[in-house]
Amino acid sequence: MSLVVENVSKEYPTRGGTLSVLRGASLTLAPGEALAVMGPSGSGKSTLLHVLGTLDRPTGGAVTLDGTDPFALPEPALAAFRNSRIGFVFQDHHLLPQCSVLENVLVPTLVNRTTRPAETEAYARQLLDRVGLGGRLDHRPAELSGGERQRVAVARALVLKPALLLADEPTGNLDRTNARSVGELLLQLHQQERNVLVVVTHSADLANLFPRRLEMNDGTLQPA
Ligand SMILES: Nc1ncnc2c1ncn2[C@@H]1O[C@H](COP(=O)(O)OP(=O)(O)OP(=O)(O)O)[C@@H](O)[C@H]1O
Repeated sequence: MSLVVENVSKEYPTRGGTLSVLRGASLTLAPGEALAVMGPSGSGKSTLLHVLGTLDRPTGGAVTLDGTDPFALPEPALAAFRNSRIGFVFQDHHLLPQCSVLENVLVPTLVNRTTRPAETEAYARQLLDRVGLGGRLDHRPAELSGGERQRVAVARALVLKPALLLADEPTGNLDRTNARSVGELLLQLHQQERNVLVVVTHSADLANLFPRRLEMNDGTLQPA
């Protein structure tokens, strides 16, 4: 997927007026690129990621994913586009505690009904192998370590083979060793799957693993 963000602004209404979070952010990503966006807390990193993920509409400017404006789609088509083309990893893994590791990875397929459930399940098992959890398919999230839970969340984000993978502080809850290994895993899977990967983080350790880095600065994106 190619991704073009042109002069995007995002304002939130506040009691006293408006809060301008994005103020003309621009960015171009070619298919197969990986990017880390850095910046301090409150600088608008998550807001940017929500706009890229079509979860939040920009107030101004344009977002183009594979040549089309997703926000021009009617809501059901936008939701279908998001579910089939975009994967998300958040700081908190958001795994379902009552479901097994394998069932958690298959959750996105409940919404986006696959025509080949057996193949999808085989792919989910393969992904869990690749994240090092092939032997833990029947375990519940509570039986896993923090790093292992985040690996499950990464496999879940990839199960529908998204063209765009977005990760918001994916290592924020992990110790340094686990953070590095989850960061390396994201990049390794990105290279194997040839998706576009955008990570937002305030961790220089994570950002430094990436070939391209930008900094959120006063609502715009600058070279880091
Ligand atoms: N829905 C909302 N309504 C009002 N203000 C919001 C909303 N979402 C975010 N903000 C504000 O926008 C600013 C940017 O928030 P955002 O979460 O994008 O920053 P961030 O760089 O991701 O921060 P952190 O690293 O702490 O997660 C903050 O001041 C936040 O309070």
